[in-house]
Amino acid sequence: MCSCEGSPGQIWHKNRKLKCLNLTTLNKHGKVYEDDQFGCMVWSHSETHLLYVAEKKRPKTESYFQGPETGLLADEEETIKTDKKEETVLGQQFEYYEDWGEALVRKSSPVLCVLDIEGSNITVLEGIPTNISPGQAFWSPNDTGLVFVGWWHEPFRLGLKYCANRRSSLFYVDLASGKCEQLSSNSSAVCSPRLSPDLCRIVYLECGVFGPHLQCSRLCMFDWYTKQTSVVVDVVQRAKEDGFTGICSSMLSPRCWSADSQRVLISCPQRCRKDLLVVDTSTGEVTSLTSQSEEGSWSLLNIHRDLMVVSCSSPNCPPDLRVGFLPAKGSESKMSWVTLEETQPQADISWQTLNFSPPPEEDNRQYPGLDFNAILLKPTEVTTGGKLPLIVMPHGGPHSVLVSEWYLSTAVLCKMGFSILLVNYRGSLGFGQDNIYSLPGNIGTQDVKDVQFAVDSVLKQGGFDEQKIAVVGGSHGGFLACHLIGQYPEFYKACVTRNPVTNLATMVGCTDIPDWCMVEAGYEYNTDIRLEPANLEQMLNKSPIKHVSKVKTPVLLMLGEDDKRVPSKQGIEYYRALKALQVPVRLLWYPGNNHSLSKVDAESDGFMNAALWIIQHLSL
Ligand SMILES: CC(=O)N[C@@H](C)C(=O)N[C@@H](C)C(=O)N[C@@H](C)C(=O)O
Repeated sequence: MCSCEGSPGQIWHKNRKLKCLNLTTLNKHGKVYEDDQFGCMVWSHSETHLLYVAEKKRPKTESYFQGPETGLLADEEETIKTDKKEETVLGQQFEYYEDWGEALVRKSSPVLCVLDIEGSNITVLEGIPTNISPGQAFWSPNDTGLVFVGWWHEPFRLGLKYCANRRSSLFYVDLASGKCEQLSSNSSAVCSPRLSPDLCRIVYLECGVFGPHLQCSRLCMFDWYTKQTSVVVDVVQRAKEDGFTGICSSMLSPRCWSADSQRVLISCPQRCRKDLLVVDTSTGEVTSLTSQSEEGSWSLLNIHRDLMVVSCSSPNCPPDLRVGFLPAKGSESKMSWVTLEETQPQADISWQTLNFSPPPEEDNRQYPGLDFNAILLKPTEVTTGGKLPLIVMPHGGPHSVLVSEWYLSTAVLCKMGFSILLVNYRGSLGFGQDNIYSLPGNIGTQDVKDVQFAVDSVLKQGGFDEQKIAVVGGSHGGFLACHLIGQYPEFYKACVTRNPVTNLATMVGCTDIPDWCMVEAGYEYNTDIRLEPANLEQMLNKSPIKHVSKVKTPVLLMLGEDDKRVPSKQGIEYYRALKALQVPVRLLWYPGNNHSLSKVDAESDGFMNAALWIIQHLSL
């Protein structure tokens, strides 16, 4: 079954098309959701019904000054007549419908929809609390109802993309009675519920509400028959003796259970690797299938009857596809893979992981003894005695992580002769919860100093041209790039930044994540908070704009016109400041692009201009 905006949904049986339905013209709901935040498309166990998520139908509206009906246009006469004249509401054409922000624009009120294949009719589920937005739904055992994640959207919606800390819970709605029951905590954030093959248990990820937007999660399990919930794997504050640093994946693979419904597979960042972990749901024991492998990053694509399909890669080797059977419990070390699609490591790129402990004076008093790391890529062919130019790349988030996987842009830059330093400063995912908690309130200092400490440490290795160093970053990575050129003027000879956070005090009022500005500046957030001048002053003081007067480094800015996360005015504010200071600055403006700048035009043009900007200003 497939259905895209406006195009018909088709139902096939093997190689025969059974039905073609245009879900939208049936006029029961708005656009079908195809995202991985709310979206789903799931057959009932009986394979007679299809569950999906769509935008709630909005009332037909007319202006108070609507003239008499001027007759329908020819094509409107074809409109399917509803069984009663559709209610028309006057004066609501300009009603504001808040949405779920970046990458979820115009998605406001999702509804659960069930298509009866035989009858070709659609039921929009009633009975779901009106203050909840449902998504990630699936059929309960025996198809008696639907299980879903519900996000509270009162008093207002905030950005949901990359924000696993939004208050949400697991719910069950019974199809016969329409009764809706809450299955998990009332005061946490949940996602990725996954039903076991024996239809007895549901695992899901759970973490705290507000606070860091991505963090260490608990793996919880709900027993369908006893209605009991257990914590299978709890939050890990500091790395355990075996190195396990906790589960900090923002979602579980669509299929993640072993055939015997005893174990769950999770692809999870562990420091700067992404490993395939097997969790025994009866003991909570966590075993890695891949930690001894050369490849730095593994992703579970699917598992069925213990046959796993995975993708794995390294910074110098593009992704390849592999299959393998999950070994019996206790024999995970005997894991063997068959490669379906061989890819070749790039012989002209070498990579290594570097671990750093901050100097004593930079230790975090509240969370002492934390370390961090970086991934260094270097061209293998260097002219004798030649010194390499270096591009420093801190990640965004700030609570995300750069794992040892294939990144096309960094591989190409390396092939062009650049060494690349990908920095996972304190506050990154995959190092335990304390590492994450160490950063909020310390942005603009701890993270900036960690990046500079990593750069200084690498330069001490020798072989790098200290006069040819550039910094590149997006979003919070752009925040760090702008801080670095302000706090270490003259050190970086070029800066490239994509949708950078430049001033938290002016961002907080126009971003879809105002809570992020508060939390990362060191404050608690709640929805009825009123900002005081002191709050704004602290946000300003932690922002790169505070240091702009010291900047000498030429800056290339790339901004997405439709960015709801870090509005483009942030980049323009920094651009104007540099223009006034007569610092060389160039701004690339990408219409139709949002925070990710990932459309082909922005990504391709952005890469070329970034590379040329660096070549020009490193005088290569
Ligand atoms: C962890 C994380 O991504 N936090 C989100 C609230 C977020 O969108 N942060 C942005 C400021 C950011 O830096 N995003 C990164 C992931 C990016 O590159 O877009």
